[in-house]
Amino acid sequence: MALREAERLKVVLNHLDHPSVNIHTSFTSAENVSYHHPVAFKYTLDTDVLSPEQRLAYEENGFILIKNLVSEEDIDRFRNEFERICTRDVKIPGLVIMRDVSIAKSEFVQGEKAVTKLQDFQEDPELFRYCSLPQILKYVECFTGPNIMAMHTMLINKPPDTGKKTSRHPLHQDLHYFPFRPADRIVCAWTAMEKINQQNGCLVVLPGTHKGTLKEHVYPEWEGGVNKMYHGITDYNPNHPRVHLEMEKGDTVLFHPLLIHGSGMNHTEGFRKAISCHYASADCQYIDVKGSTQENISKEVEELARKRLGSETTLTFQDTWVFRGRLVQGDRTSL
Ligand SMILES: CCCCCCCCCC(=O)SCCNC(=O)CCNC(=O)[C@H](O)C(C)(C)COP(=O)(O)OP(=O)(O)OC[C@H]1O[C@@H](n2cnc3c(N)ncnc32)[C@H](O)[C@@H]1OP(=O)(O)O
Ligand SMILES: Nc1ncnc2c1ncn2[C@@H]1O[C@H](COP(=O)(O)OP(=O)(O)OP(=O)(O)O)[C@@H](O)[C@H]1O
Ligand SMILES: O=C(O)CCC(=O)C(=O)O
Ligand SMILES: [Fe+2]
Ligand SMILES: [Mg+2]
Repeated sequence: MALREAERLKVVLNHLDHPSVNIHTSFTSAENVSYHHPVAFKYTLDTDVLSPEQRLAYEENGFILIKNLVSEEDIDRFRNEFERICTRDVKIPGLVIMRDVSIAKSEFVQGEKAVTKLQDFQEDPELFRYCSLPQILKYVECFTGPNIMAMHTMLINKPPDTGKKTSRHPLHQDLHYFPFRPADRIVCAWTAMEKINQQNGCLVVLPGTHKGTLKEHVYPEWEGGVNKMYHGITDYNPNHPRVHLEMEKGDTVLFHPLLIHGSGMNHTEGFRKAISCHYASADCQYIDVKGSTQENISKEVEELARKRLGSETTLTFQDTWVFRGRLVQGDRTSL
């Protein structure tokens, strides 16, 4: 999609107006871009929300980090609700409470300390507020367009590593889990609920890998065990630059579903918390994953559905997403 001449000029002029705009974690600065050729934007849409620098950075790197996007007050409310769920004060339909594989069989670990991840909190009004925050949707629209579905929700509570390295999340692409396209109209918002650094297992990204294709994902061969459905990519370039995304409470990263990322071990005593939502354009279409690299995850999800709902269930991988998805802006046109 080539930018029209006027748009291109706007980009250049905007840049000249703000030559010293400093974007955190930008690997492509506007200075490196030649304006003598039309700039083709593939991963972002025309809105007035992203600065030219932010837009170019997402195009080049597959992610942008927005400082201080979610208020301390909101994060504290999400944290309180998380505690209520862990102590079983509230029961939310559809919500999955996942324990770390290395403590899953322990009878001694209770409450919040046993929980590594909440998944599918779309029926919890308090946590789901995160997905509807206007300041997040404003950015999300730059990638999805105006019809926005919240497809997948998580609150990650990365536990102190037990010594088995199971607190790691292997390098992966989130698109592996999604039977809908186009990928460029999907985006993840991931917000730090506290200071997150390499010590407590921050996100690690391989900038630019969103330009590649979906890779094969399998369980990594890790001695200490791997959490359920934590598939990883084996075939990535080990020399590709890795960026550790250190973030403050409230900082939010928006990233493309093909961006290769993971998170390291939590070396601290605290439970490192983040909240996230994967959004997609409601205009996306479901695809058949049969015969593709996604067949393994689709079978695993369908098997889990049968375990939960009974062996006669005919729920497909796609169906599970139809049930999870919630409209947060515009019209539910397709998904
Ligand atoms: C559709 C996926 C959507 C993801 C899309 C976005 C990208 C996100 C990338 C990811 O996060 S991928 C990881 C997503 N993970 C999941 O969706 C897993 C969801 N978790 C579950 O379904 C349950 O927590 C689980 C089946 C693992 C445990 O269920 P239960 O609550 O029934 O636990 P229970 O204590 O009864 O244990 C049942 C068995 O599971 C084992 N188990 C428990 N927690 C485990 C764990 N974390 N990993 C592996 N196995 C686990 C447990 O040891 C036991 O084994 P045995 O049958 O041998 O006794
Ligand atoms: N040996 C490994 N094989 C495959 N993936 C790994 C391996 N070690 C780390 N990773 C993955 O690489 C990413 C970055 O990990 P990172 O180096 O930040 O942490 P770590 O290796 O777990 O711990 P440390 O903080 O000690 O380096 C994570 O997604 C992690 O799961
Ligand atoms: O470690 C995290 O917080 C993020 C893990 C992740 O990438 C995911 O669940 O898809
Ligand atoms: Fe992920
Ligand atoms: Mg390491």
